[in-house]
Amino acid sequence: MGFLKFQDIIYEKEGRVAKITINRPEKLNACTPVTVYEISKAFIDAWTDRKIGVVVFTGAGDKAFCVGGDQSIRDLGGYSYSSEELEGTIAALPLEVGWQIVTFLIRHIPKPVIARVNGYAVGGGHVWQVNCDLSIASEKAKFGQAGPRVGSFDPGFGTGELWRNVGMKRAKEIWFLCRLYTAEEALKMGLVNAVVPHEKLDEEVEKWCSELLEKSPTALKMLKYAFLADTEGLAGITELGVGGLSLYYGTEESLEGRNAFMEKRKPDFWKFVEGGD
Ligand SMILES: CC(C)(COP(=O)(O)OP(=O)(O)OC[C@H]1O[C@@H](n2cnc3c(N)ncnc32)[C@H](O)[C@@H]1OP(=O)(O)O)[C@@H](O)C(=O)NCCC(=O)NCCSC(=O)CCC(=O)c1ccccc1C(=O)O
Repeated sequence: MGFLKFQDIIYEKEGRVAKITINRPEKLNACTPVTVYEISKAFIDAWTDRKIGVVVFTGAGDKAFCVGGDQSIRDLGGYSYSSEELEGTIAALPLEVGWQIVTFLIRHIPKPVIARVNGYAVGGGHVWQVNCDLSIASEKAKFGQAGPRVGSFDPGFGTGELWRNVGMKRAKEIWFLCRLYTAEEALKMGLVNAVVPHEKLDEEVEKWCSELLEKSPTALKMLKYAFLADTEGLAGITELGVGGLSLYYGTEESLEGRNAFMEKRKPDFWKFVEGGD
């Protein structure tokens, strides 16, 4: 990974697992536009690396997964950050826009994403853990939204997936009251898949990764997209359809169209349809 240099995250690949770690523990892994940009780059790398089958998303240290946008760089214009070097990248977008791009990547990357929730998952950090496919939490983890308490809100990905996980009344309670919930409460509500003693977190995440990696990657991809089609309208149906298109590109029938065009002849698709000749 020589060409990917990061300041706010750690990006590692071991075997078929890519691990993205937000590395701002002194800020409880709160994110700036640069952090968001780097996370998106790592997700795109994990998406395009055919050897990778699972992505683990987590935070550095043992206090926080992520506590959302970095409030210390927020003023009247939103979250400010300027850097000539990063002009024209996601880092130059308003944080709340870049945030949605990361959420989109978590939801659309055609491989399971596991949230390794090692501590606070609050605000935008909680939205990310909710949108991961699976969540494994330390018993020390705490969960909650903070928007209405600190003058923000995360609509759409931040509300839709939450109510589907915990039900509408509970989702409104989480957003409107901004309470913090324990890992056990989160498990009971359906916010996470498993809660383990803090020192067993890595072992448990590895176990889930191994189980996932024993399964057919194409089946997992198409299932992820089927869930997406159910929840994300046209964008979800597009992913499901494009997943099918990728499979179709791998057939002689599809290649016949390209070959006929290049050879300036009529295509004969039917000779590639089983039993169709
Ligand atoms: C998470 C807490 C409940 C933890 O409480 P506690 O254990 O008592 O620790 P603290 O002493 O409070 O915190 C330790 C240390 O970390 C700093 N810190 C904590 N959170 C942040 C933060 N978000 N940004 C910057 N720094 C943070 C804290 O100041 C301390 O530092 P010291 O130097 O020691 O003082 C509690 O910390 C807490 O409630 N934190 C605030 C959480 C929060 O408000 N998060 C932001 C929510 S809004 C958001 O995430 C939106 C994201 C976003 O950008 C977005 C996305 C989509 C649509 C819209 C938007 C948008 O408009 O913003």
